[in-house]
Amino acid sequence: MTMKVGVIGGSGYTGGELLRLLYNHPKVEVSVVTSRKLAGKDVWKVHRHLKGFYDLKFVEPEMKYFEECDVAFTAVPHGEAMKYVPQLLEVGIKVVDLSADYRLPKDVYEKVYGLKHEGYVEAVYGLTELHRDEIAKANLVANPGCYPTGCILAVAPIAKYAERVVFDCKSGITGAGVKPTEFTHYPNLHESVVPYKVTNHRHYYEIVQELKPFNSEIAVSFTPQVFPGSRGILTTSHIFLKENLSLEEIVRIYEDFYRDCYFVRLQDEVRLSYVRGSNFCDIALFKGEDRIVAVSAIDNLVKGASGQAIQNMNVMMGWDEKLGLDFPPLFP
Ligand SMILES: NC(=O)C1=CN([C@@H]2O[C@H](COP(=O)(O)OP(=O)(O)OC[C@H]3O[C@@H](n4cnc5c(N)ncnc54)[C@H](OP(=O)(O)O)[C@@H]3O)[C@@H](O)[C@H]2O)C=CC1
Ligand SMILES: CC(=O)N[C@@H](CCC(=O)OP(=O)(O)O)C(=O)O
Repeated sequence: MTMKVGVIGGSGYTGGELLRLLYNHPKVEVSVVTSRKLAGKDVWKVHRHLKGFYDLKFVEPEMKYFEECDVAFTAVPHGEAMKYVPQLLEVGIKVVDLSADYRLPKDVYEKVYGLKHEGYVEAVYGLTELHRDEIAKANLVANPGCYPTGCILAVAPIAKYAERVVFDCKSGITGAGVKPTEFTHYPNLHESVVPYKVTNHRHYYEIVQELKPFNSEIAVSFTPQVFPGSRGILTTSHIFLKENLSLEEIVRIYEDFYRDCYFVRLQDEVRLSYVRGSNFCDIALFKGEDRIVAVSAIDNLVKGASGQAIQNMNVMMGWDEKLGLDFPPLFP
């Protein structure tokens, strides 16, 4: 039987990516896609790469359209998702929220985001590799941020042996969303790499939240940067260990940790171009005199957002988590 899926925020980057990926999903059909600005217009007119694949028109984000759905994705900015998620849950459908609204406890969220949370309900943090069993029972999954996905996966296996970890991340510009800003303006980014929120990015709290259960003492530093490309996040994690472990021991720890994790690949060499368009997170491990370096690569729109959201939906529905996502990356 085919399940019906709705997308709130279908005109943005992650909404478009959900549509691209869900087209080939064997168990679902997208039946509702919302846009306030474009209600009544053909979906393919915004997502031109999807011409011929969808015969849907955008509708307003109203609950009546979701009554026939089994699952909804909310792909809207933080502070906006909370206006829809409680209503969708009330309609009786499962929800994967791609925004930051349900990733942190209410008090931490309100402090970090400077917003009052108007629709708080508990959710499971949707880093699939870490929380698969809880996700399988959840009605609401808070899909992780793009940076946290690359950071946490790179360090979780070894976190309990670490004293301190320093994350240096470089993101493609689609991470900033579809709306042009001075930050994303071509001449401001072209031929450059731009650090921002160098010591105070909101994703720090998600990363710490997920690493602390492995090691309550771990010290974390995180700096985001953007590079002038569309997709991808490369994370260089400098891991300072409490004890000396050989590279062979470290590799074995990672292999054991990710034994049943199809979308995490250990590689000798990592590049954004080896994961582009795919749901893989590649990780390479190096040992230096003073530290371990784990380099991870994801596509921010896939494993960092829409792909992981689909992986989570698959787990919530009791399906094989690879459904709709089992294809090779686009190279070069
Ligand atoms: N881009 C990325 O790499 C990642 C993004 N995320 C998160 O996923 C969410 C979506 O991101 P992204 O697709 O990049 O964002 P975009 O800005 O590209 O798109 C967001 C869409 O949400 C819709 N929207 C905005 N406000 C509202 C509202 N109040 N009610 C209903 N719809 C609204 C807009 O459509 P319209 O105005 O037409 O209604 C817009 O197209 C965000 O929370 C983002 O932080 C998470 C991980 C990675
Ligand atoms: C390049 C860029 O601007 N990236 C975004 C993060 C994208 C993301 O994951 O955002 P959410 O936590 O809102 O889901 C940022 O730094 O805010």
